[in-house]
Amino acid sequence: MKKTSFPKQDIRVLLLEGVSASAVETFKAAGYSQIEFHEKSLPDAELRRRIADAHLVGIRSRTQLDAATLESAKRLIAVGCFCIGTNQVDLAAAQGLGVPVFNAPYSNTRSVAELVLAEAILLMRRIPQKNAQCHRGGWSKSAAGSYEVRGKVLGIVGYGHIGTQVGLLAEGLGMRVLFHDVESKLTLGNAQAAAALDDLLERADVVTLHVPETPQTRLMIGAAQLARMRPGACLINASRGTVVDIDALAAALRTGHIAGAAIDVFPVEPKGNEDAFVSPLVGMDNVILTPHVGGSTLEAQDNIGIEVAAKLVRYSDNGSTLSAVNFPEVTLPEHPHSRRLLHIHRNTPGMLSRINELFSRENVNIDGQYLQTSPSIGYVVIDVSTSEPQAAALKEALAQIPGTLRTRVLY
Ligand SMILES: NC(=O)c1ccc[n+]([C@@H]2O[C@H](COP(=O)([O-])OP(=O)(O)OC[C@H]3O[C@@H](n4cnc5c(N)ncnc54)[C@H](O)[C@@H]3O)[C@@H](O)[C@H]2O)c1
Ligand SMILES: O=C(O)CC[C@@H](O)C(=O)O
Repeated sequence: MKKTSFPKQDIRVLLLEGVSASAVETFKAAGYSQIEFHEKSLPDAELRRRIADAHLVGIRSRTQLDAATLESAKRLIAVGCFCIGTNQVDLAAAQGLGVPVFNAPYSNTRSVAELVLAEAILLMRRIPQKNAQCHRGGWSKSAAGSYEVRGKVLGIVGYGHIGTQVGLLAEGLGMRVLFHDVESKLTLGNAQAAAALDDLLERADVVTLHVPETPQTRLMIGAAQLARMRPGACLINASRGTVVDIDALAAALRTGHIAGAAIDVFPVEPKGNEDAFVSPLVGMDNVILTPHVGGSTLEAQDNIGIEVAAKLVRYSDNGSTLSAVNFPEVTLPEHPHSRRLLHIHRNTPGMLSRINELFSRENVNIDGQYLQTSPSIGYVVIDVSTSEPQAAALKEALAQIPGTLRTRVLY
């Protein structure tokens, strides 16, 4: 194996929450051998213990990486969220520590869209309650309250990667698509932008939520919004559990104002498959409950495993931060003939000139330099033709520049 600045066999990869085996294979194929794999998320104390020595950490939606946990990870180079959502990570804290966070923004979107479409059909046909009745030995062969989705209005809240796919699939079934988003969006197919969230709620037969978890989306569907929905309308939530006031939804389902719901995400979710699931929606015949599996298909998980592991490997081996969610993005070429120095710093005036003064003082020629900044941090990558000892000395000298968050040397 090629000699590297930091021996690959010493790089510790911690993978939690049963990420796909494809992730492990991707790390192994890239020469990483210290891979610790856990099927579940870990209790807080154990997480802090295990993350303390980890260089690369992979999680899904369950593991909370708050500021204190990130600070306890003294060797951490990067975090991979093997999913779309990154709300479980304190992204600002990670940035302040010079740790980029990566995710898989597309790989499971089709899986969510397919499930949502299936649920829209089942809810409009009142299948959940008929299914429950049959399981209890009941038989209620009736068309009352059952509708085709053709010609009905699907209201999509959050018209991003998932929302747009749901819209296109729904139009294939003859549904009319309305959407609401805080950003102005290119409409696909015959979809129409609603004037406002309330407008969408008042017009849709089925409302489906595809927003991220943010302070603005927290409880965005509460009692008032549910009351605005059409009598007999249905709600689907496969976004995040905090977006819906679950008690208000249970109340609206009990009165029958909301005819049915399909809920995949919950304000509090079990830590693992052995823990009990508790929700005010349990036992309601008109509700489809699923255990946060919107993106859990073998195809999606396999692709996510490869995608996120490859991003972590690329950053670790080469320094590229393309598609990091909290970091200036730099795409870097290979550097077979030069040493690569990485410098992550607070974005303050004069930083680049201080860095360049150092190379000029040491009489080191710069082969290539790449810089990207965000409002709070900067990321400079410098390729130099120099010896291993001089590269190590330059790394140490870079670390002394005030405002430096982290330095690495790669070869
Ligand atoms: N159930 C699952 O297994 C599962 C799987 C994948 C993703 N998700 C969740 O779905 C969310 C959406 O995924 P995506 O890939 O479509 O994300 P995306 O970022 O492509 O789209 C989100 C859209 O929501 C919009 N938005 C943000 N705040 C809004 C607000 N307050 N009101 C209206 N619109 C708002 C954004 O402008 C964007 O267009 C993810 O953040 C994740 O939490 C769940
Ligand atoms: O796999 C998971 O835990 C989360 C799936 C989904 O919510 C996502 O954000 O991609």
